Amino acid sequence: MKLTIVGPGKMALALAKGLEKEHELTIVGRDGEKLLRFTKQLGKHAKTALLDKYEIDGQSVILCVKPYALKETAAGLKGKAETLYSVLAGTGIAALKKAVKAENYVRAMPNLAAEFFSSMTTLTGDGAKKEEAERLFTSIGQTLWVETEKELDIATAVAGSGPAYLALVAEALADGGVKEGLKRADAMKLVEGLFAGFAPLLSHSHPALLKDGVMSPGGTTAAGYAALEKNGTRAAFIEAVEKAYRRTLPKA
Ligand SMILES: NC(=O)C1=CN([C@@H]2O[C@H](COP(=O)(O)OP(=O)(O)OC[C@H]3O[C@@H](n4cnc5c(N)ncnc54)[C@H](OP(=O)(O)O)[C@@H]3O)[C@@H](O)[C@H]2O)C=CC1
Ligand SMILES: O=C(O)[C@@H]1CCC=N1
Repeated sequence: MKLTIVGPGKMALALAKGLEKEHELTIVGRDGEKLLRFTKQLGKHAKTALLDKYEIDGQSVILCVKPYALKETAAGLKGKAETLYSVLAGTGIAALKKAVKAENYVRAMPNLAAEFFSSMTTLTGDGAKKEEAERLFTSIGQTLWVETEKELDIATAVAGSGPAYLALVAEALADGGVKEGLKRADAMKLVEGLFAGFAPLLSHSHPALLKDGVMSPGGTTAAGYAALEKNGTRAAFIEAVEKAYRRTLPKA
């Protein structure tokens, strides 16, 4: 299938690497040198084109520019796409429709792990393109199709922004280790191993049961866990999701 990716940034590169084997890619951007640097990072040859009345008629287009650049980017596209895929955070289908003409619209919300083909990507939009969307975005990890844009916006707050929240947890745990006397490199190694081992645990058990399984009566985990609860860690994460979700909503 022929695919056009607009905006040669980080997310576009992850997608292009995931998609290049099975698709014929054209990368579209506003800077010719950046486009060349971008395609050099791909294994296979990809075409490039400047964002200047670029013809999208009948094409499948994945929009990967920053949300604030939607209007300016749309001005460089001409015609009516078959499907417009958009990874723009907090940018609803109504706004996409105003900017770019297409038969079908699908929003996708990947995350930074796309770089290692381990994204958790949420999808929503025209049901006719559900299977195609799942196929395309499975090339960078797992997908979840949801029925509403509201759910996708909440998913943005959980899994799109999530790597930043987990990075905070990782850094804080390492800082705790260093504070008590571990070498920084050793603390980082421990945290990295901890996160790697946690993924399979989580896919086999509920978090509450995992916690119960670790916590011995009067033990170290109970002492540490109580400190997290006392300091409002749970409430802080819930509020982080709320604030991030609210940021996706149109300004009143
Ligand atoms: N990074 C992440 O973790 C996630 C990002 N997203 C979404 O992905 C999208 C891209 O983010 P990301 O790849 O991280 O960002 P990058 O900054 O790496 O890439 C953004 C791209 O947009 C292009 N761009 C910016 N302004 C304009 C403009 N006015 N006209 C044309 N092109 C423009 C840039 O072009 P140029 O190189 O010429 O500046 C660049 O190629 C965003 O909409 C974001 O919401 C979604 C989920 C997670
Ligand atoms: O912070 C942002 O707006 C984007 C959306 C998800 C991850 N990064």
